Amino acid sequence: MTTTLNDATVTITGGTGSFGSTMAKHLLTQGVAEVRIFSRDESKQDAMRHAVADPRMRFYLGDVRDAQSVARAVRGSDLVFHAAALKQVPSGEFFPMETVATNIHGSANVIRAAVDSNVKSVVCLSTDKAVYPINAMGMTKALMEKTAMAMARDFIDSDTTISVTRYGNVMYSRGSVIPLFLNQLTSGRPLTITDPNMTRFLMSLAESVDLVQYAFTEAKTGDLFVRKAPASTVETLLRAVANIAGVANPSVEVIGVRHGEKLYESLLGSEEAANAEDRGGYYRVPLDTRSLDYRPYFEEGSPEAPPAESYTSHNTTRLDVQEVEDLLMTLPEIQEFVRDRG
Ligand SMILES: O=c1ccn([C@@H]2O[C@H](COP(=O)(O)OP(=O)(O)O[C@H]3O[C@H](CO)[C@@H](O)[C@H](O)[C@H]3O)[C@@H](O)[C@H]2O)c(=O)[nH]1
Repeated sequence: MTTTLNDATVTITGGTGSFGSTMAKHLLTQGVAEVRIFSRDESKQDAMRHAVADPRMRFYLGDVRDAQSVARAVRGSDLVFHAAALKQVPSGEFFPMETVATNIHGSANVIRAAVDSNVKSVVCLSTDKAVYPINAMGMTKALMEKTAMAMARDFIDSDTTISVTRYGNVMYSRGSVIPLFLNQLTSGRPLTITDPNMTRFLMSLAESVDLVQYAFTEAKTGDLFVRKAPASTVETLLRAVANIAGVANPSVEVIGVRHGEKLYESLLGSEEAANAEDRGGYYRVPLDTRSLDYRPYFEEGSPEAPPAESYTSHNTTRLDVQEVEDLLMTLPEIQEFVRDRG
């Protein structure tokens, strides 16, 4: 088995999604032997088959909830990137057990299949919404992380490195606020803003691919990786998008904070921040390797550093309107929008 991408067979769960398809295209440029797309929807697979059209692509139908279907795709893989998830916040509130089944049990199936097949590395994708979670999506992602850590401890001597990456909102992802603002601007409707002071990390899809690549290259089992990122207020983001669309004074309607929404997001909680290793562009939080002996938890106190300040979209580098505009202009979708506008 190989740990490099060269000649590797890589399985991506949730492979037809935005992360999966960007990662798949990236892998094909890196000399991989095979990219396996594991997902539920055959029509999305068919569309991807035509769009990517590379003989190294393999499509596996299945559901992470079904351990056998996962095992079939994972068998013979060198690397597994686990991106399959239920990630919509509102649907998770109405159907929490569905998020439990996919995000927790499904993730356990993926990790177990990777260990059973002696995969070299399995990277599980998580989200800032898993830190101090307030909605079912975030809570189940937090438990996916705990499951990954527990399995890393259980299989510490196995061939498989288990790691987790967390990232924030992906700019211009389907259904997110940037395409919504652009749509409102081009159709002459007012821009709906929840809370002008709300902040979000600003990350691109390319950066999420980069983070996963960093994780599989660098991880020791049980590691959690975060990519440092700047943030802006929603108001700053709105001004930047309006400027790009050439609307100097857009009409704005304040709609208030939506259900399950936070004023800011955290990429590292305070205990994690205290234990994090600063790697320049990234933070690495190593596995807590205390064993099943409960005494160190209850009787001996914590050997770790005292809690530090969380790493949040409120205290990270804050971008101003011009800086957000510059950042947005690096996105292919925004470049296309500007080109089309002439
Ligand atoms: O009309 C709107 C919609 C959103 N926002 C704000 O814009 C920011 C980003 O919103 P959005 O792009 O919708 O992202 P999130 O709400 O943070 O999360 C979305 O993106 C996540 C990751 O893809 C999904 O899991 C969630 O279901 C989905 O709500 C937030 O501060 C919102 O309050 C507005 O100001 N006006």
